[in-house]
Amino acid sequence: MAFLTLHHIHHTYFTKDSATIALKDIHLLIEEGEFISFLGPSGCGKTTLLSIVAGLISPTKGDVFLQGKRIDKESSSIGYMLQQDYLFPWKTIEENILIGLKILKQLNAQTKQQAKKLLGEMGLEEFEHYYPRQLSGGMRQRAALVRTLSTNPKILLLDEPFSALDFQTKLKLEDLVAETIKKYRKTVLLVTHDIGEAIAMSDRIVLLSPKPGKIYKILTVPEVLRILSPFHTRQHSTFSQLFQTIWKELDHLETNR
Ligand SMILES: Nc1ncnc2c1ncn2[C@@H]1O[C@H](COP(=O)(O)OP(=O)(O)OP(=O)(O)O)[C@@H](O)[C@H]1O
Repeated sequence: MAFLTLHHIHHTYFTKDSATIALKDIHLLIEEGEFISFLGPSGCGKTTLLSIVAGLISPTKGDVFLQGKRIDKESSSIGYMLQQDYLFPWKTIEENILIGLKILKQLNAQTKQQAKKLLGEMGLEEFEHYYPRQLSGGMRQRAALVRTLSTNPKILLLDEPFSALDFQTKLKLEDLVAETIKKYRKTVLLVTHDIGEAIAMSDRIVLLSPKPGKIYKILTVPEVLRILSPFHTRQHSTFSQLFQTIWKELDHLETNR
């Protein structure tokens, strides 16, 4: 049994006078600790798929199973992080990172200590009494990641979490996030438009074809890259070869849409 199963998922959005088929027969088995990226043209259903895994949308057909158990509503086993940090501006960083634990009624001395440890690992120890507006974009995303991780979810869903950051901050954050995810053995589903980021972070890359979103190809990132940090992966010759392969595939999908 796979850790996470996306079992023949279809999704259609119905409006008063139209129907948009967003996803068609997405079937994927994911192992614990795997890092999977989804790449594909705009509108191919990447966010819809993450929302289904998060239990925010019920698929028209198909199911998501986590360790054999069907997910049909929001679950504390799943943490969702978006492009925007969605920190509450009127709360301090400490208050923000403890919100998830409070909502889940899991806030106690031990969970608070763990959240603070994560804050330290993200280099934000000295900023716990600051407000989000006093932090840079990269620092806010790190705080948002601490908030997501502090409830100890089994799966992390990341929807373009670095896309609003400048390139240098993004590279630094990729390394930090990869290290943290490995340390805590999280299973990750990342949606991105950035081929380099997908290669640098993932074990497997799922290419989705557009309208309706279907699995077009699944590429396994070679071991020689997977053992490197994202930053060092980007310097390796195999990285550029894989980048070109994916670029051509996506170009083909765009021109044949
Ligand atoms: N709430 C909705 N109602 C109707 N159609 C929707 C809704 N949300 C998304 N869609 C449609 O479903 C399709 C998939 O959208 P989705 O946002 O999942 O794609 P995406 O791959 O994440 O796009 P992008 O890369 O641009 O963020 C698109 O055609 C979109 O217009």
